[in-house]
Amino acid sequence: MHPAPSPMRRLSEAPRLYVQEGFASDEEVRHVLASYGDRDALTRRGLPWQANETGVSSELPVEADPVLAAIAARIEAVLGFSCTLEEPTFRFRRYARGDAHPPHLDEYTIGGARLVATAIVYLTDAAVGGETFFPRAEPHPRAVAAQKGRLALWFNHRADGSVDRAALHQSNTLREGEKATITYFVYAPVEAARAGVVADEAPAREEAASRRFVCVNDGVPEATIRVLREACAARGVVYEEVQAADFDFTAAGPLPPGTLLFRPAVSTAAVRVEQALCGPGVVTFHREADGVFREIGPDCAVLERRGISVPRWIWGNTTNRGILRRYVDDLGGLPIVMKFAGGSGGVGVLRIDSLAGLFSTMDHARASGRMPVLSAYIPDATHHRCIVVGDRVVGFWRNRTDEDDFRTHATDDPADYQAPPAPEILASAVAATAALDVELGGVDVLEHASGRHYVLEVNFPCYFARARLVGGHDVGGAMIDWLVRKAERGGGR
Ligand SMILES: O=C(O)CCC(=O)C(=O)O
Ligand SMILES: [Fe+2]
Repeated sequence: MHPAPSPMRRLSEAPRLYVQEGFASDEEVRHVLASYGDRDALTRRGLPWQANETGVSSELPVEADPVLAAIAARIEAVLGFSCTLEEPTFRFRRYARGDAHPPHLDEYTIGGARLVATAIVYLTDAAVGGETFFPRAEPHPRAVAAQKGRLALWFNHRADGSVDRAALHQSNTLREGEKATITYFVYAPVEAARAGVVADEAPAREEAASRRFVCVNDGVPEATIRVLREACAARGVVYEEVQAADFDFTAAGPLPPGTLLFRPAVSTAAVRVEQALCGPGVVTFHREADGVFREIGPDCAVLERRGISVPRWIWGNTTNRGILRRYVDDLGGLPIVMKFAGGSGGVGVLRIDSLAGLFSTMDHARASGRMPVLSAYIPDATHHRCIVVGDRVVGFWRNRTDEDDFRTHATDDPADYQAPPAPEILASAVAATAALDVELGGVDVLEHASGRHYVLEVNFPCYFARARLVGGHDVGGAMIDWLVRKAERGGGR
């Protein structure tokens, strides 16, 4: 017997897209995989197959196999019409890691019959990637993950017979796990598109009504994603992820107004995707509506102009030794710090202890076309990292130094996450974030033994997960709450 599958759910208004869990039983899936699941099995059955970047595929005649015939009959029963081809087939497909299927419409005609509906039955679980993705779905893009036994079913035509452009779809790149499918292409006279599928409409409406948080990912640490997902789940916010490497710029426009958008990834690809997704009313951590297009800085210059305490600094623009000597005097003497833009985790921050070191390093910087910032070295300082969301510091920790290095790093010792920095440091961190026109910042502050403090930089985006995972500070919750409140105020503009 076939166990009762879960209700059919409608996922989008356009295309008419439905999903049902447990549509194929474990036994059916086992049978299909054993009979046709790879090249060897297909070859044994005398079935021709092809292999390319969309995986290994083969046409499986439906009538020859009672299991396939039963699955096809159930799909036709859901649709209320049958495939009118003389010899209907399932298309088997197995994607290898790295395989994808580019965006397309299933728009075909055979004889007089149109490809009215497509039904995919997933035979395996894809752990990461491999979703069937509908970038033009309305009211918002939808992704169906490959999960064993699941059915995805959609109409390629509208009820009036016209081709539904919202049915554009692709397979996202399979990154981890397995993706094997059988797809039933249901050809019929175009009038069949009038058919209605009986589905539980409620979940799609509820989801459409709830707030969406779209996260642009490109190799972001798993911990960051976990913290964001957890915060969304706790607030009933729908978490969605866009992989920059799978993004198709022909298919996507800005997100609908009121959508929350955040890009924890720092790659250029992720920046461009965020720009494409941002539009009127989309809510981000930028104070300005077009903030995603701006790059300002360097931090020391902007912060200094706003009256925020920064270490004394000057541009490393020259190899002229006379000028460089004056720079060193101006910075209070050796050692000094040389900082190149773009690094993270302390990479690109150099301590210069001698004029010989300065001259030789500057010759190299100039020849490489780089212009570092030179700044005063603050000895015996405590390095604080403050995570600012909006007008508050919501997470903090103290960095430590290792022997034989001057740079600092975070630790996994909860003690470093307990005592908040002094109130004036918290105030500087908030002011520094605001000065850079963002509402999220990982602010580095040095506190000298004298009590004076200096803001080094504001990282945006920044790594914040450890404040949650080691320190227990609910940084993710503060981030989502901030964006939701901003959306409610109509703050995305
Ligand atoms: O494998 C998928 O998710 C989509 C496949 C597809 O669109 C097709 O075979 O036409
Ligand atoms: Fe397709």
